[in-house]
Amino acid sequence: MADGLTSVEAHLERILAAIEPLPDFPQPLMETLGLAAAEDVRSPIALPSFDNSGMDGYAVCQSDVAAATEDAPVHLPVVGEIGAGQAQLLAMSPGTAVKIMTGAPVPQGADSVVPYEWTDRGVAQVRISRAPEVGQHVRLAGEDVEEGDLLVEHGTVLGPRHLGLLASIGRAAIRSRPRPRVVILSTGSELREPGTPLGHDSIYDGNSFLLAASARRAGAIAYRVGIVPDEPRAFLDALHDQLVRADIVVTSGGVSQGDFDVVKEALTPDGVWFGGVAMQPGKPQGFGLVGDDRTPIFTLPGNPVSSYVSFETFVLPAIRKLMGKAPYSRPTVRARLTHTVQSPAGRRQFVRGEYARDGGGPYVAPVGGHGSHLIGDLASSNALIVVPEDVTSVAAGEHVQVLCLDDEF
Ligand SMILES: Nc1nc2c(c(=O)[nH]1)N[C@H]1C(S)=C(S)[C@@H](COP(=O)(O)OP(=O)(O)OC[C@H]3O[C@@H](n4cnc5c(N)ncnc54)[C@H](O)[C@@H]3O)O[C@H]1N2
Ligand code: MOO
Repeated sequence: MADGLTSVEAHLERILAAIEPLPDFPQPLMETLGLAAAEDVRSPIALPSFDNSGMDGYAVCQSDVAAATEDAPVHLPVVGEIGAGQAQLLAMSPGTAVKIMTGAPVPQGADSVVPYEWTDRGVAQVRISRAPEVGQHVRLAGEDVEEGDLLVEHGTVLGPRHLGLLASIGRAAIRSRPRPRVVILSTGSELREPGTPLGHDSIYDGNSFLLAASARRAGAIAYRVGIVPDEPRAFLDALHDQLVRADIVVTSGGVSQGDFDVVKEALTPDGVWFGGVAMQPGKPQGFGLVGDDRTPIFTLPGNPVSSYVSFETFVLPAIRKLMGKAPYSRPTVRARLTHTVQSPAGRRQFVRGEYARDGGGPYVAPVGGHGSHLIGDLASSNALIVVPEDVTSVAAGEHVQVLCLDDEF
């Protein structure tokens, strides 16, 4: 690429080549919400698993009550009662009725259920003034799920409906990959913890919250470590203390050309790659493997918008690969651009935007300026407009690719 920059694709490929999905194991259902299934699940049972009543009423043999009307009701002796979960009565004779509750097994000999509303709710004898169709209000075994049906495919991202179904077929656990543990370190002697006083030359550490929240939103467990000063020894100590609980490490700051670029200084001897990627914001990047376990580390630039865009572009796909969630990168959607945007040649630009729909379909409006310190504008955005490397200007009214930042995928 121009200026010795690495392309976004090449940097992402380098990263993904170094990341392997975490090993899967059976996890309790409620732990797996938002995780990808790491097995095909076939149903060991049918659903419903037995013929059961869809109404509170009376199980009958339809031919006994076929003639029942308001003016010529049919009377039947009530020979028993079946509640849900109580199935002592397994069979009944023609010419009788059995009280039955919703969900209770329909006894042999009955083929339909008369709802209470069509009866006098009699106890010893019931007066039936309307006839059901044959089979009416009986929910047949297997009409929903048959034994052996493939219910959840490997790779499916598990949501509430999948978990409900898995529990309904008796599964207490499903194989999935654990949530990756992401350790986040902010570097910068100018940084202060929110809630503490600010000096005239200091700023609050917004990035570790931005990145930790992004990691958690991506499904990871985020450990936000405190601020690390611009001192290589202190940085390496903090990093090595954290490696024991990290599947990946993400740092912010200290990777450009400054005199105190601590991350670059500390990690270059370990073989971590540092260089420029052809994007804006987010040009200065670093990636490598550190410690005895060769833990992947992402060293993101310190400007807040640069950090965030770098996370979206490189860390999010890595987290998703660890979790076995495809696609790794957020898909783009097309939208009409409301105002012209300019972009530098040779760099993929990510412009903050507000994505919405009107009568003309989806549109996206650029938000604020290009400055990578503008976190206020970032928070007002819900999208990034992607301007390709070879495009320097996109006119209002043209269609662009957009990343919708709050969409699940
Ligand atoms: N001579 C050059 N200077 C810079 C270049 C360059 O190519 N040549 N690149 C610029 C670009 S682009 C970026 S992006 C930044 C990246 O700088 P660093 O990663 O080294 O980050 P810092 O210098 O530590 O900080 C940059 C900026 O961000 C603020 N910051 C840092 N950490 C946080 C945090 N946790 N929360 C909120 N804000 C943070 C920091 O105060 C600085 O204002 O370098 C350019 N310079
Ligand atoms: O790349 Mo920096 O991230 O443009 O501000």
